[in-house]
Amino acid sequence: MENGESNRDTIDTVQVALRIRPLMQQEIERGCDECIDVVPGEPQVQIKDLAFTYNYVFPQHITQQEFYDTAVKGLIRKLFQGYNVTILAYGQTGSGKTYTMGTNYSGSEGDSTNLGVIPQAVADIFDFIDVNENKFTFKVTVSFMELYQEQCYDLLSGKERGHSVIDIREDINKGVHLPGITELPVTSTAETMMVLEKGSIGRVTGSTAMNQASSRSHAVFTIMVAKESKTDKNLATTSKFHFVDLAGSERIKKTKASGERLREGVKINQGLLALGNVISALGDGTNRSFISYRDSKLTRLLQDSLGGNSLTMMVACVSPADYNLDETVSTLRYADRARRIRNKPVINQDAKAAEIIRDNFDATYVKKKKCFFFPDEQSNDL
Ligand SMILES: Nc1ncnc2c1ncn2[C@@H]1O[C@H](COP(=O)(O)OP(=O)(O)OP(=O)(O)O)[C@@H](O)[C@H]1O
Repeated sequence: MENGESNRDTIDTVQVALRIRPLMQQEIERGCDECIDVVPGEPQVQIKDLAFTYNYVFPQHITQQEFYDTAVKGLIRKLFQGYNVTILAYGQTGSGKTYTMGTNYSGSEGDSTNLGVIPQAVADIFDFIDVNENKFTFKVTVSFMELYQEQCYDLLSGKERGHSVIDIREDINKGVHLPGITELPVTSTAETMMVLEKGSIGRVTGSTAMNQASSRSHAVFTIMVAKESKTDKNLATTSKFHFVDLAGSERIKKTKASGERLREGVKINQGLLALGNVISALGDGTNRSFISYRDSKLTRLLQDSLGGNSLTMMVACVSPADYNLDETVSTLRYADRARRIRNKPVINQDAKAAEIIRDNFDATYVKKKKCFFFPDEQSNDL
């Protein structure tokens, strides 16, 4: 796999990992050739006469484990330092988003060597807690929502679908939030994965000509970690890890969608178009107050992750088949723009701790010549 610069140099930019999946049986039967080349030793790809460079490029043969270890594992420490973290999978329908994220996890698959990002991250989070439990008290809760046809649903509410609709709100203190969403406390990897599995069952999928089990909604699985020092109650952070599995962009002609599938496809494309416009504007450095986050629920939901205070990794998923060349180029362009977005990641100190920090803020700021909320990246401290 071809890796780019370290996280230290790019903490304020949205990082982009490109993942190319292998040719699928359907594509081989169709007589497709591969149309994308990885430049050896560089996080760069070439397609037609175009070249694109990202933070990471993962060719076809890369395993789930290698992908996770390289692009995601390091973010777990950031979560425990108090940063909000987002991983966002984007790409054409059938390009490998759900596979990469592991959103449709099913324990019954029993294949522990092929786990997606979520199951691996959850295991790392609880390993981290085990190692640090003597110094800190941890509280972990999870929520799981889907955005389907411009409506948000709480996948863990236990209520009938019609009664699980929730709203998106924003305010200065809480940022983007979903009042009333179910937040379940969890204490182990197994328990968390059970919650993910249960929630996934309620998610809308449907069969199209491009993907037998196509996600027809955008899904966000969130793990919230509250951490408090056992020796100093004022040292406390609360942070969130959002795992976002977007529905795939699709050409209606190719998916052969009609009826309900068609209506879904149109809504999916509208949300993604709004997201594309926001990414473009942010990537071009447009004044933040002119960014049209309000154009769709998807962009409102992702406001903190794109152009906000989160550490964000966008995973652009593509098919290597020449049959999908246009869609692949469009994903590569999208990802190229995303890489230019600058966020302002902050550590989410709890109120009391923040007060103390504020009292010492001026002195600390002057001494360190940088903002207090950007700790020394070399430090291993939590
Ligand atoms: N890296 C990979 N290695 C092996 N198989 C893969 C890989 N990526 C995806 N696949 C397979 O390709 C198919 C489509 O993948 P997946 O369902 O993840 O696509 P998707 O982008 O989530 O699609 P949609 O947007 O329609 O939900 C699945 O059968 C999946 O198992």
